[in-house]
Formats: sequence, C-alpha cells, structure tokens
Amino acid sequence: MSEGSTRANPTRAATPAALNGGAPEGFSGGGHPNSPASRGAYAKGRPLAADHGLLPSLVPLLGEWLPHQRWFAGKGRPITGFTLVSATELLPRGAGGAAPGLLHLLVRARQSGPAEPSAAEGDCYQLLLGIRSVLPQHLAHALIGRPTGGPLHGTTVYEALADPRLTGILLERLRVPGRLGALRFTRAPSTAIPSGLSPRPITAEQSNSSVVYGDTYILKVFRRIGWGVNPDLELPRALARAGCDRVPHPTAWYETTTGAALGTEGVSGEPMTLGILQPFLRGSADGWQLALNSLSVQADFTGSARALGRATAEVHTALAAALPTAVLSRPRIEKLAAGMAARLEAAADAVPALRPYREQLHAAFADFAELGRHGRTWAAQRIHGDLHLGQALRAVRDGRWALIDFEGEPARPIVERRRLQPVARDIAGMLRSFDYAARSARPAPDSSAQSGWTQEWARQNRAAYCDGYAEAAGVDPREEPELMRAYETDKAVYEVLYEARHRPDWLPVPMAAIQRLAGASRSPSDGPGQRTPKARLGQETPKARLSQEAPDAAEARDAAGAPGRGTASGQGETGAPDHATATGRSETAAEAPGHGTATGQGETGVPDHATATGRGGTAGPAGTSEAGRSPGAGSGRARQSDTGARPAPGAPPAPPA
Ligand SMILES: Nc1ncnc2c1ncn2[C@@H]1O[C@H](COP(=O)(O)OP(=O)(O)O)[C@@H](O)[C@H]1O
Ligand SMILES: O=P(O)(O)O[C@H]1O[C@H](CO)[C@@H](O[C@H]2O[C@H](CO)[C@@H](O)[C@H](O)[C@H]2O)[C@H](O)[C@H]1O
Repeated sequence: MSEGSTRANPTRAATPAALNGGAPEGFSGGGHPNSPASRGAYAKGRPLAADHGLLPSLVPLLGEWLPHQRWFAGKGRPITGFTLVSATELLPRGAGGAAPGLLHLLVRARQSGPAEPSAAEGDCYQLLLGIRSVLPQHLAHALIGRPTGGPLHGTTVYEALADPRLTGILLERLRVPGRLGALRFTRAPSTAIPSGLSPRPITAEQSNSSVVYGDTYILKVFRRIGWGVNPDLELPRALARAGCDRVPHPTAWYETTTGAALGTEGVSGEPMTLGILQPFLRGSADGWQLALNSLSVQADFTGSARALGRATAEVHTALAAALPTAVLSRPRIEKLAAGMAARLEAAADAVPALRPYREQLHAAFADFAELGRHGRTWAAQRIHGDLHLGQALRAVRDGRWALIDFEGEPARPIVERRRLQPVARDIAGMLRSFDYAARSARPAPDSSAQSGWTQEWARQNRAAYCDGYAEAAGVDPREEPELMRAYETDKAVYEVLYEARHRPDWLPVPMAAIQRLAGASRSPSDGPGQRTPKARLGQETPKARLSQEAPDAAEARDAAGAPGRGTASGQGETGAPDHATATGRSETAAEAPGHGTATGQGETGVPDHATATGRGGTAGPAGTSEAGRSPGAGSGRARQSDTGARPAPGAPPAPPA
C-alpha cells in the first residue's frame, strides 16, 4: 500500500463511522514521500490542506454523500475508506467567513466487493467543495455536511458546482492559464474567454458534472478520474486541428500531474484531465430527447437517424485521417474477442441476472474470433468509444448533428479507451441506443400495440442510421454481421454493468437486449440494423437525391420540417420508402390525440417541441430526472432548459420481453 493511509478493517460494517480517513503522509497523499506528488501537490492559500486533519474530518460526510451521487460509479459496494490524492485551495474563505471558499480535492474511495484490477486501490474522484459558515437557503440542496474537527471545523461544506459564485471562480481560472497547486489550467491557442458569464449547472443526467456559462461555454468537470489524458480532450483537439466541425472544439481545460506519480495503470508522466471548457451549442437538442419525443407521438425519426449515421461516418473519417490507424488481424482479433469474453465474465460476476445467458453470449465473441482465425482483417482507428443518442446534439437551426463526449465508456480504464478499435464499436453503441429509446418509451394504453410500434421504430431507425453511415463512409456496417453482433453484445454487457452501478432501475432495458442477443440465431437476419426492405425505407432513391445535394442541405431540409416529405401524398417527393414513413407520420399525427398540434417542428414533424399529450399525460420534465430514476421518466440526457424540449413521456422500463 503506497499511499500512507490506514485502511479500514474490511470485515467491519461500512458505516460512515467505520470509514477510515487515513491522512496521507506528506499532505498530497501521493505515494512516496519524495515523489513530485508529495512535494508539490498542495496549493497556495491558507495552511488548511497542510493539516492532516482535513480528510478524517470529511470522511463521515463523504461516506454518506458520495454513494448518492449519480456519478459515483461504485453503487452497491460499501466504501471502506478514503485516501487523499491532492487538495488545492482555489479560493480561500473570506475573513470572518463572509465569502465562500473553494477547495479542490482528488480522493480515492476504496470499496469492498469485486473491483476491476485498475480500481483495486479505489476509484479516484474529483470533488469541488464549497465552504461557508452558513449555507444560504438556495444552496440547501447542495449540503454535504458540517465537519467536526479538522481545519474545516464549524463550517458548512457543500457541492461547489451548485454555487454560481464558485463556478465563476473556475471560469476565471480557465481564463487565465497557469498553475495553481496541483492543478494546471490551459487555454487553446488564439482563444479569449470573456469574463462575467453567468454560470448555471445543467440538470442533464450524466456521468460527470457540467456547468453552462452564459449559454456560451459548457465546462465538464470529470468525476471519476483516470490516469492519462482523457480522450474527450485528445480527440476533439485532434478533430479541431483537422478542421472537423462536427464537434465543439475545446476552448480551455485543466489537469493535474499529481496522479501520474501514483499511476498504477497509467501512462507515466501524462497529466490527468480534470475538466474541459468548450463552446455551448445553444439551440440544440440531444438525440435521446429527440428520439423520446418522436416515440411519444409516433413520429418518423428516420431522416434524423440517417443524418446521424452520416455525421458519425464523417467523424470516423476525420479521426482516421488525423490519428494513427491499424489493421487488425488474427492475434489482435482474438485478443479483442478475449477481452469481450472477459468483460462478460466480470459483468456476470457482478450482476447475477446475466449469468443464465453467459454461454449464448459467448458464442457471439467466439464467432468473431473465428473469423480472425480464418484470415479476416478489420481496420482499427480512434473512435468515439461510447456513442449513443445522448452524445449527439442536433442544431434546431439547420438540423446539423454534432457529436460530443469523446470520453469513451467511463467505466473502462483510459488506457483501454484510447486503443485503436473497429468503428463497429461506435455503430453498435448507437444501434443499442435506438433500442434503449424504444424500450424507455411510455407505453400507450394499448401497450401491446405500442410495444410493436416502438420495436418497429427501433428497427427502422437502426436501419436508417446504417443507411446514412453507408452513404457517407462507403461501407455498410450490415455487411459485417458477426462483427456487429459481437460489438452489440459487448455493449449490452457493458450497459448491464453500467446500469447496475449507476442506475439500477434501468437494468431491465439492457437485460431485454441480452435476452434478444442470447437468443439470436447466427443468421444475418438477426443482425443489427438490418437492411430495410426497399418498400419501407429504401436505399437507391435517397442516395440518388443526396448525391445531388450537400449533406447539410439534406439535414437542413430535415430540420425545417422536410417540405414536400410530410406533405407529399402517398409517395413523398421521390416515392422513396423514407417518405412513405413521413407520410405515415402525418397520418399518425392526425390520428393521435394531441399529436396534430406538434407537427412542423423538426424533421420528424415533432421532436423538438412536442408536447406529449394524448398518451396518458406528461411525465415530469425530462430535465428534472434524478439519478436512479426509471428510464423514460424524463430521463436520459434531457436538457429541458437548454433545448426547449418539453416533458418527455415516461414509464418504468418494460420488463424484458
Ligand atoms: N457543447 C455542448 N453544447 C450544448 N450542450 C452540451 C454540450 N456538451 C454537452 N452538452 C450537454 O450536456 C450533457 C452532458 O454532456 P456529456 O459530455 O455527455 O457529459 P457526461 O460525460 O458527463 O455524460 C449532454 O447530454 C448535453 O445535453
Ligand atoms: O455518461 P456517458 O454519456 O459518458 O455514458 C454513460 O451513461 C449513459 C447514460 O447516461 C449510458 O448510456 C445508456 O443509456 C442511454 C440512455 O440514457 C442510452 O441512450 C445508451 O444507449 C445506453 O448505453 C452509457 O452507456 C454510459 O457509458
């Protein structure tokens, strides 16, 4: 044990009282007393953090508060102790306690129960603590607690990201690059950040925490910190250099080198990314919310899905041009398949519900490996890594999609997330997301009919997404059924684990996919995003049209309500299957009570501002969903206040079919 902390007796009950703060030797808590971490990880300001009593005084508070945070990745496994990695005082508390203080901490939370090897010493979390004498009423919800003893004795400690005075300080630090204790703040070349932008935290359900500044920037504060540069910084910067405008380009970021000295998994000497500021795409709506809206009013989404497929392909092409690529042959394919199999085993160990399906799921990975043994090769490159509908923002103005959050799957070590991989992994992620959305939709009164419709919705949009991808990339993912099935299975397994850890109420959603994938025969017709029969979605005609039209024009037309598509009788402008659905859409809108009022808002006629009436009323505002709520209950990625999206329909997840 290198960190100088005292471990709690693992056999003791993990009540907060049993937690062991274990003040590290040398206050930075970093490994060897002479390591850079130990020498310099602590900040300017008052001698607060040099006080070994800091962490012990916070331990009972954090032990109680941390497990309830949406971003805490260790739900269900009791915390057995904390270790302080670094503490930096970003703002000293004003004299007499009048003005709040801001303290930045990196702490490791050790937990009992099975952990991934990379997390054996405990996951490292970034905490921003506000410190006041008395918490004003409007911050009451952000209370963490009142330490007894230690340098913060007698103060009130709270979640600083809820306090605009303190999030304003963070922006100030980013405006003026430089070092502060353990932290280094950097601004992209030739950028200037205006001062005085008013901050507000966003209410989206997310794995980290974000603050929007004056609708101009959004700062993502990473919560579970891994060693090494986060791909969410690395990839958008590479795409920015390559001139790809499908992603917001990072404006500023902050990081620490503290952890590198401690790194057990990491890339030695690399900084650990802690937060990224990027332009806020005002007037955009995220794909998850748009999809739920489409489902709520039974509207067509295939135009958007196809455009999203094209956007994905464009980003993949840009990443392949900007960063290294490789060809995967037998040994690497076998290794990838073995990794999938190992993840399945680990997930099944952690989530008993998976166990009955183990054998059948392994077959998907075995088939993939088998192809490698028969000489198949695949291209590999840097990819998004965790692509789903919530990672895509569609501009209301022109319908253009942008991709965000290149962090990769937050549950995996950063080193793994940065590996070159087949693009199939991203495509599979998005295909899973259409399934998620369909299974999260509120059931209609006649739920058996609804279930059929939502499943058809998923099928059509998965196909449309692959169509769009094939149009822009020139490669159709459906031509690779074994590869896609392996990646979809891997993704569903990941989702089971993710939901078990973060949102246990959502488990039935990926479990339904597990059942489907386990039961799937190996025939191509079970493959993801099957080609849709021409009579429904079509291939040739949209392709022909797109070849004469810039992709953005197509998206703009989508967003503008697709003049001619929804209104064209019977065949639509081209008679293409896509338009047949569009026609079906306007019919549906007319049939469904209340739906007729929601047309003409987006490419599907409804998604952006649809009010989901006529379907058993509205659930709570999507943006107000809280951690652990059921899917569909205004869930996923809703940013109600940002997008103008209205309440989404909600319901507990449908039980696995
Ligand atoms: N550049 C942006 N412009 C507008 N909204 C954004 C932007 N980046 C993120 N968001 C919103 O914040 C949410 C959370 O962002 P994301 O990067 O996915 O965080 P996390 O990694 O914590 O899940 C997104 O779903 C989206 O609604
Ligand atoms: O927070 P991240 O965006 O990095 O991703 C994590 O959280 C996602 C949920 O917020 C999770 O995505 C899963 O749920 C989505 C609906 O909320 C669904 O659209 C995705 O298909 C599904 O995977 C993601 O897996 C996780 O890494």
